Amino acid sequence: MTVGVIMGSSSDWPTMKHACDMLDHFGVAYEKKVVSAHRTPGMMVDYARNAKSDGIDVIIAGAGGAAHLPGMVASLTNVPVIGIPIESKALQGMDSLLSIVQMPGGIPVATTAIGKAGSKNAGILAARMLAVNSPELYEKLDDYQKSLEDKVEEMQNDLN
Ligand SMILES: Nc1c(C(=O)O)ncn1[C@@H]1O[C@H](COP(=O)(O)O)[C@@H](O)[C@H]1O
Repeated sequence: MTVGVIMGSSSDWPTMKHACDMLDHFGVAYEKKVVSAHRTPGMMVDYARNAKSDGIDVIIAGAGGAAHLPGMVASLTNVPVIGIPIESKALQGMDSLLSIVQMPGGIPVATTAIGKAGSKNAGILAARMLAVNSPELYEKLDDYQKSLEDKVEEMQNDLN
C-alpha cells in the first residue's frame, strides 16, 4: 500500500508537505518525487506507466499555473489520481485549479481545493481510498474524525 506524491517543482513542496503530513499521521507509506509534464515529459510517462507495477495504489499530483501534470498522469494509468492546484503567484491558483479540474470525460482527476487545505484533504482522501481494504486504517480515520469533533467542542468552550 503506497501513495505516489508527485509535484511539478520543488517550489510546490511547502504546499505538498501538508498531504504528506496527513499520510504520516495515518501511517500510510508514500514516496515523493518532482516530476513535470513540461520539463521531464519522458520521466512523467515512465512514472505513470510503471505506477501500478511499482506498487503505487493512489497518486497525489500537485502542480501550479499551467498545471497539466495530474491530468497527463491520469491519462497514462488507471491508478486513481488526486490533483492539487498549487496557489500560483500571478493568478492565486485559479489557473492551476481550472487546468486540473476541467478534465474531459473518460480521464478522471479528483481535484481538491487550492493550496494548503486542498493538500491536507488530498492526504486524507488517499487514506480513505486505501481504507477500503484496511479496517485498521478505517479505524484511524474514525479517530481523526472524532478529534475534529473534540476540537469544535473546545472552540465552543472557548466561546462560553
Ligand atoms: N504545472 C507544472 C508542471 C506540469 O504540469 O507538468 N511542471 C511544473 N509546473 C509548475 O510550475 C510552477 C513553477 O515552477 P518553478 O517554481 O520551478 O519555476 C510550479 O508550481 C510547478 O508545479
